Amino acid sequence: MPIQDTPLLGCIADDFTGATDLANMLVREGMRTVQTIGVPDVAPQDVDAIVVALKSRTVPADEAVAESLAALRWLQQQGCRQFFFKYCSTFDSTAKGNIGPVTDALLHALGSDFTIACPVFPETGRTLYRGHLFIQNQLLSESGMQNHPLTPMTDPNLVRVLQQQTPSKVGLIGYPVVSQGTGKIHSEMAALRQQGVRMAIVDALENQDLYAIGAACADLPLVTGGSGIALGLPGNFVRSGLLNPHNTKAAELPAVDGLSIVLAGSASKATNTQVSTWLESRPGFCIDPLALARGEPVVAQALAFTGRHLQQQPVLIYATTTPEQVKQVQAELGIERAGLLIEQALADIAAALLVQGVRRFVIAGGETSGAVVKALGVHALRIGAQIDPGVPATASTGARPLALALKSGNFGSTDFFEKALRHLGETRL
Ligand SMILES: Nc1ncnc2c1ncn2[C@@H]1O[C@H](COP(=O)(O)OP(=O)(O)OP(=O)(O)O)[C@@H](O)[C@H]1O
Ligand SMILES: O=C(O)[C@@H](O)C(=O)CO
Repeated sequence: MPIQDTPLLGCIADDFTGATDLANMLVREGMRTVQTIGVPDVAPQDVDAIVVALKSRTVPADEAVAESLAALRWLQQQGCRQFFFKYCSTFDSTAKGNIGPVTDALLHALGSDFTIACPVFPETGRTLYRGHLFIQNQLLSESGMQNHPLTPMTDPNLVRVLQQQTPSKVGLIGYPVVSQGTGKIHSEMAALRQQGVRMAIVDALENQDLYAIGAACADLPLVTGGSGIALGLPGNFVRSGLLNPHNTKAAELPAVDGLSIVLAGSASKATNTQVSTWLESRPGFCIDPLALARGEPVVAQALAFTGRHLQQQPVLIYATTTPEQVKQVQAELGIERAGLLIEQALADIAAALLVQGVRRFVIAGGETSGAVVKALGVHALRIGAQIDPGVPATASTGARPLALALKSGNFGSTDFFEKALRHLGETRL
């Protein structure tokens, strides 16, 4: 079989945990995948897919567009044939929203006039019906996401949400079409295109729908969505003889020795439960954003705390708290300042702990992961086995790798932190 020596799929992810989630999915479907932190200096070798992780979900739209276009240009230079824009399975957007502007800019740069938008991820309970996004049994706007610190989602109708972010016409490929399979989805795409629709939200309930939609996207230069829709894309390359269907499913990761830490900057429902579960039996230090704002030495206090425990067992450092407390802090400090203060503190703590011999990091939250991974000087990640749906074990590339698990706020079982540390090779639990 003639196998390509340049990457096939070039992906741009709007946050770091989302990037790992996508890379995990591609590895599971047989694509050798590397995740880079921003546009790297050195191109990864021997890969089928590259995921460029940006931190562009909550920045102003023009910055998100510029960073995404730079990533696209670099991926084009690497020889990628199809491009994927990954955003959150809960369609996280600020009030102004970056999904529309980035999609428009990527379509324009690729000379294309149509793409789909499908955040569905059934394994984590995200389904879409008649344009409405459900999280498990609840509408998006009643799922807890209405309280997100940075991207509160108060409208479950994604046609409406996306239409507010773009001058392009947004349409819907509903479940009655999707359930009829690839051929019907393909002809509906053509019909919508004729009507001037540039972006179509696509309903889906199960993985089999995602495979059917993925197959219908074989000829689209750009596909957008959550990690779920990426399930159906590797098959197109296998069918066209470009991808070896027998690739190893997950990369072997190097063994990493050293101390372990858990850093949580996510305030999601799932992370709140995971933090409470950890604190029932293990040490944790709470970051108080108001103390940070007053200029108190919170980072030094956190490091003094870890210094007392880390040689015996892993420690959790967290800013995670209830939606009510987050709102109070934001009212006092402003949303952006509160987020940045915490992200910077967790990044400073991570950098100091690295010097002290910490080599395994479990990090909760996409924005938080972005800040921490940058502070650790990581340039690219190899993707290993899945810990929980959407979260693989990873290792940084380079001579002295770090073991990392980047957890999206809403993902992971209640005992995720311990489970992830074990996956990264921690034996003292
Ligand atoms: N106690 C708090 N008060 C105010 N802001 C907080 C608090 N705790 C966390 N935050 C901020 O909320 C934001 C959470 O975003 P982050 O992306 O890290 O988590 P998430 O949205 O749950 O995860 P994901 O993006 O992977 O779904 C961060 O900017 C963080 O600093
Ligand atoms: O799609 C998801 O839910 C995650 O990968 C994510 O992007 C969370 O930030």
